[in-house]
Amino acid sequence: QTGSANTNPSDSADDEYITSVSIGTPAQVLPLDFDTGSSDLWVFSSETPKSSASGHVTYSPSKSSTAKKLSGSTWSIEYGDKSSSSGDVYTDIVTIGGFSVKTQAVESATKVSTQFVQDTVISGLVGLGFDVGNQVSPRPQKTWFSNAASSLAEPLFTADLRHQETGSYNFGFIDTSLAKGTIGYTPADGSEGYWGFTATGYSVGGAKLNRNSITGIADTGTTLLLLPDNIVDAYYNNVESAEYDDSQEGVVFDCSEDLPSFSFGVGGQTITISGDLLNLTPIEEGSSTCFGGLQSSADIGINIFGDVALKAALVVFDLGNERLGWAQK
Ligand SMILES: O=C(CCCl)NNC1=[NH+]CCN1
Repeated sequence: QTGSANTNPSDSADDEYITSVSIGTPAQVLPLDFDTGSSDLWVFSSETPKSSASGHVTYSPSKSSTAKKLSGSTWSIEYGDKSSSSGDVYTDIVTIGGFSVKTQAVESATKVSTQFVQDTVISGLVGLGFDVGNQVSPRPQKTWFSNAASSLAEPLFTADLRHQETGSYNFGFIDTSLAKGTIGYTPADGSEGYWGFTATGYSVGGAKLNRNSITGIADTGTTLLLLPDNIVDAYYNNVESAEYDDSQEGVVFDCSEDLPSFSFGVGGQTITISGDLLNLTPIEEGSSTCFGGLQSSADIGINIFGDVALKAALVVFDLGNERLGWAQK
């Protein structure tokens, strides 16, 4: 068996990617953010304060004949960007891309931070990280993918995120036609719950890759490419108008500048992120100052290959072989 779901950028900055997920009987369809950087499936629900849920599609377990309360279970999560949510837990049927998991833990939010309240285009997250990262207490729950894996043709999924166009999450198979290059594989470290890996080197513009390795995570739930300051500086030294903007909390530059590409080595392949993909968006509607897709990871303490990097590749999250595959797109 397999599953295949389309995913769409939420806005003109590709801030996040929205995928439709069907929960319960009859189906309640919610727009969710698939997040390989976390391991909880949580939703805005009938239990979310009305003031917080305003503008969001919500899940009502009381309207689902297959919903069951997971009594005594609660959850609470904080993300790398300091957003957070918490609540209680149901189990229900969750269908993604035509593949159904019958008894999936659906974490219902009784509290959500302002970032989520304001982000009305999504109704929650589908964690696609390793089960060890699940935040349900007293008994941690499995992710949708973990529950599905044993029934899928292959215990893997792929992410094909695209700039301003429809991409896909495929479960149980690899559509190699989505990639231009060969898929290079490298070991994945799931011990922290993330899809951790090590890039073997990097380069700015078309230069030859150096041998400075970068250890980080492949994270569909983070917008940016977050790397160490020395790499960020080496990149923006090639961008004449680049400067750090305190109010934006990041490097900005003239939108008219042609940005150099950024490449990294992984699994014997070279992934090149075009300069265009590294110009994320004007800092404000109509501004001629643009915000960089590459920013510092210093404040977060972990390097994150977020959507800006993932957009350049077809990425294979191979649980069965505990490895990550990367192919140029
Ligand atoms: O939390 C992280 C980073 C882990 Cl180091 N990624 N996932 C996510 N989901 C919502 C915001 N960010």
